[in-house]
Amino acid sequence: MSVTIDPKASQARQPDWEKVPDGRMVGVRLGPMVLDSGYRLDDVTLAFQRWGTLSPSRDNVILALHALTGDSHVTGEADAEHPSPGWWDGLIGPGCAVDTDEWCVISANVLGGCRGSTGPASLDADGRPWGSRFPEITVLDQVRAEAALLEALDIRSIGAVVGGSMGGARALEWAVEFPDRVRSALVLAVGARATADQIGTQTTQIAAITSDPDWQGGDYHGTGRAPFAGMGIARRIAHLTYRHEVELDERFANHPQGQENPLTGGRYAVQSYLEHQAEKLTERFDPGSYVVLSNVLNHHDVGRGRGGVAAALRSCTVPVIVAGIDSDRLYPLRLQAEIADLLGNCVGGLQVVNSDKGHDGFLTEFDAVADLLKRTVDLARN
Ligand SMILES: CC(=O)SCCNC(=O)CCNC(=O)[C@H](O)C(C)(C)COP(=O)(O)OP(=O)(O)OC[C@H]1O[C@@H](n2cnc3c(N)ncnc32)[C@H](O)[C@@H]1OP(=O)(O)O
Ligand SMILES: N[C@@H](CCO)C(=O)O
Repeated sequence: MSVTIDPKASQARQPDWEKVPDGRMVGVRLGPMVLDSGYRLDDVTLAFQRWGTLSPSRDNVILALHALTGDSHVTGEADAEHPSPGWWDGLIGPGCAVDTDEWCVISANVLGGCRGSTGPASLDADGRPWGSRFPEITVLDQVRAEAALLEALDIRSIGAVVGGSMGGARALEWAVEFPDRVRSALVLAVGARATADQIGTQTTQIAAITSDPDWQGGDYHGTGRAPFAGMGIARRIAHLTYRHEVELDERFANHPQGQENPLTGGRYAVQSYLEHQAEKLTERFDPGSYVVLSNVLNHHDVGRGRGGVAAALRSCTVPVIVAGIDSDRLYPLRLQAEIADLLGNCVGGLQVVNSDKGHDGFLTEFDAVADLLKRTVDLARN
C-alpha cells in the first residue's frame, strides 16, 4: 500500500493547531515555493505533529527531523494514522530526554515524502498526481519548507533542531542557513556532503525502482500498478548499508531460513530478513518518494552556494553537538569528524556512539541518543 495524499484535503492554515491533541497530524498549506533548481512548486503543503505546550513566548520548540523513510511520528504507539511506532519513542515525552512538560516538540513530514506533505504521490492543482513531473529538490529546499511552516505557526525562535541521517542533514542545514532562529542543534550520523559511496549505492537503488516495468516512467500513481518489486530491491540494498557486516554475520551467518534448503530453492536467513524489511517498507512507502528522497541525499552538500563545505561550516555560529556511530559504514565517523573539526561552534568535539548496529544505531542506541538529546536541549536553555 502506498499513501496518496490530496493536498486539497489538508487543512488550511490552522489557527488552533496548538489546541489539537498531542500527536495528531495537522496539514498546513504554505503556498508556492521556489526551489534550489529555480523551479516554482505551487501549493506546498507540510503535515506535522506536535507534542507538549507552546510557551507564552513561543520559543520552547524542539524540531525533530526524520530520516529517509521516517515520518513525523517521532514518538508514540503505532495507530491507524501511523503504521510504525515513533522512531524515537521513549526519548520524547513527559519526563523523557526531551521532556514535553517543558518543550513543545514539532516534527514535520518532509517535502518530497508520502505522509501528508507535498510529494510525487500528491495531486497537483488540476487533481493529477505529480508523478514524473515532481521536481528535483534538495535538503535546503526541505529546510526552507520547514522554516515556512514554523513561520506560518508564528514560531520565530527554535530551541533545538535534532535529527539523524537525512534528519541530521536537515539539522545541519538549519543551523547554517538560519542561525538567528536556532539556539542549538544535534547533527547525528551524517556528513557535510554526499560521498561517492553514498551516491553510488543510492543511484543503484533508484535504478532498481526505475527499471521495474511498473514504474511507468514515474507516472504509475492511480494505474493500479506500482514498482514495489523495484523498491523492495532498493530497500534490501539500503538495509545492508544501515547495518554492520559483523552484526549481520553474527545473527545470520550462512544459516538457512528455518527448515528451508538453499540448495533446493530455499532461502538463507539473511535473505529472509531482507525480504521482511522490503515487505514492511512496501506496506508504508511510495516508490516515487523513495526516488525523490534518495536524490535529495545525493544532492546533499552544505557547501553549495556558500563557497564550499569548509566556508559553510566555519560560518556557523549555532552551538552544535556532532555525533556519529563507530560501526556506521554508510556515514563513517570520518564524516562527522570533518563536521566537528570545521564547524564554527561545535560543542565538545566529535561524540562517538558505540554500537554494533551500524548506521541504524541512531535509531537503536537509546541511552546514547538520550544523552545527546539531553545535552542539546541543555544548550537551548542557555
Ligand atoms: C528517523 C526515522 O524515522 S528512520 C525510519 C525508521 N524506521 C524504519 O526504518 C523502519 C524499518 N525498521 C528498521 O529499520 C529496524 O527495525 C530498526 C532500525 C527500526 C530497529 O532495528 P532492530 O531493532 O535492530 O530490528 P531488526 O533489524 O533486527 O529487525 C527486526 C525485524 O526483522 C525480523 N526478522 C529477524 N530475522 C528474520 C528472518 N530471518 N526472517 C524474516 N524476518 C526476520 C523480525 O521479526 C523483526 O520484524 P518486525 O520489525 O516486523 O517486528
Ligand atoms: N532506517 C532509516 C535508515 C536511513 O537513515 C530509514 O529508513 O530512514
